Amino acid sequence: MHMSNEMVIRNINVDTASAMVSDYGAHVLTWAPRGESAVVWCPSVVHLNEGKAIRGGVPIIFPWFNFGFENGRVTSKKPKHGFGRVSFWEFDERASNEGHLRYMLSDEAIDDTVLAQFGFGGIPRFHAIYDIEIGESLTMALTVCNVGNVPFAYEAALHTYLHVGDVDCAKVLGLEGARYVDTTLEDDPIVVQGNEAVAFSGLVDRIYYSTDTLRLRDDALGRTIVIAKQGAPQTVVRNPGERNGNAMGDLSKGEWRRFVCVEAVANRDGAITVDPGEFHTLSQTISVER
Ligand SMILES: O=P(O)(O)OC[C@H]1O[C@H](O)[C@H](O)[C@@H](O)[C@@H]1O
Repeated sequence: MHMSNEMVIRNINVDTASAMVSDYGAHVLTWAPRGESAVVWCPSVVHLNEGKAIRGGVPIIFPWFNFGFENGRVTSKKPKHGFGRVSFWEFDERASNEGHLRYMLSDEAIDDTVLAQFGFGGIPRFHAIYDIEIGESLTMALTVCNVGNVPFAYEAALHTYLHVGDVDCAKVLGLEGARYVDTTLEDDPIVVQGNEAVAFSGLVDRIYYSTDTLRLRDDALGRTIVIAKQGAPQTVVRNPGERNGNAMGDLSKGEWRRFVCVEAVANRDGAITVDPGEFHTLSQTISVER
């Protein structure tokens, strides 16, 4: 087992794909199947600072989403999006090979004051395993085991930044008729998607109740990214739009146009409860269709 507080970046090259993965956050930075430009997007400059989230790639959101949600309302847990993306995960050398990386994180690495923010009283004891399968498709799977003796609930997401040529020419198919929470509107109303694809003209930040496989059609790059998932009752679709995008730290001007986030999510009323001795896996698989 390799434990370290160093900023280690793993450069992966297999016959069918290339990728870069950071041990800090167990964070996939990029992934490209052979012959394609990057599908998992990261900015032109990647900032690595302990205690800060890495922008782009696939941040692991765990064990709460944004500032958390309890009893029907948003809470104020810290750090934002949980400690998963700002922790050094252990790289499991023995369980990994050329195209398969395994990382682990357990409650022992986290302060009890931080841990006390999730669970139903008492400190949750957990063991998280993150598997990354790099090839013609990319699969990321977050398994959380309850190794304590009280149940706990958690929120999680694989906050995937997908590369598009230009967000104006991108749309997400497969959510027609789905209900969603529009977090950009006052009081987060529930809205129903019409029969049209999701397009991006300004800030979009929505939690869709959908377990379906989605397609991100990109007319600028002439390709379709297929996003499938398991163990995640919701999908967040997001682009910050021009004003918020240009104000985002760690992004250069105009870079907000180059990605759409399609996230496999379990949050709010979709949070996961794990009983002692049980586990849950949330996973996402990405591939390209021409
Ligand atoms: O800027 P971050 O802390 O990475 O959060 C980025 C975003 O994550 C998710 O997509 C949420 O739905 C957004 O509300 C949030 O702004």
